[in-house]
Amino acid sequence: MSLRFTKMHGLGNDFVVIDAINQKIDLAREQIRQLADRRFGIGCDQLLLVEPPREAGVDFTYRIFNADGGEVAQCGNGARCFARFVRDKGLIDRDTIAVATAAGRMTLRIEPDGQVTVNMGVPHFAPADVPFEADAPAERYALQVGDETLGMGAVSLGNPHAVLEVDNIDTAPVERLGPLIEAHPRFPRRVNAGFMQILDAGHIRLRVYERGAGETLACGSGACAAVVVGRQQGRLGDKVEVTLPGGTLQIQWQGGDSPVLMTGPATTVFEGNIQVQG
Ligand SMILES: N[C@@H](CCC[C@H](N)C(=O)O)C(=O)O
Repeated sequence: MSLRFTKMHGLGNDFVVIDAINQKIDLAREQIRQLADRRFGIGCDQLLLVEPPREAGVDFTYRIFNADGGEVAQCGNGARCFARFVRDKGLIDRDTIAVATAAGRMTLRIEPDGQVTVNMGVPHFAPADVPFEADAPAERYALQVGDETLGMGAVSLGNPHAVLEVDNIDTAPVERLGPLIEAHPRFPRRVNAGFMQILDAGHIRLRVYERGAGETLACGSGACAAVVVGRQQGRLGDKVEVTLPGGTLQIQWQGGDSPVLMTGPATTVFEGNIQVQG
């Protein structure tokens, strides 16, 4: 099968984006892994499918697959690329776009300067919503990893996040702890692990070890998760600049049941056709 694709990125978190409206697509898990492979395929952290709307009131269905082939419900950087893709390909002629995801509806807005603002919805802190095994909701949990006890916050932005505060992300043990937290038994659907360094109430630095993809250069939902956990703990304000290894995102959250807004760039790198095996 020959597949037309576009390679995009949001601050270095990279995507293979596929128009599944004008192409008939039915990819098996192994084929997604192959496309995501950086040596044997195109290479990406996530593969994104642009599908026709499955419900009334939205323009498209937005589906997301991690590099390990597993389908997930949320990807913030991918949402910005999705918006630019459908607009640049002429699949829509509006700058405000409504999409349905496995986590619910999202609104994407292309700003006059070309950046994209994504309404990431309301964060969910109840342990069952993350999901995370805990007796009661708390701002901080103690997570036992081997013989270490880690302090962390847990939240769902449509996907599960653990957020740990560290003194310095440059020296944080992301490669060692990331996989252990991702697969920790108290997170039954695994988790994305964020390592947050607070510079001041309006600026943090962040590295994220992503579920199903490993450490990425940026994670949009991870940036939102870090800000809402930090704000919930009284450490951050309503508007926070999040500096990730791949660049900076602007995150806004006014607390409570207000939605989280994320603004940042989306970039097209190249396009091509690939022969998919199997
Ligand atoms: N890179 C993403 C998150 C992608 C999904 C995540 N790895 C998961 O498994 O939940 C982002 O920008 O949000």
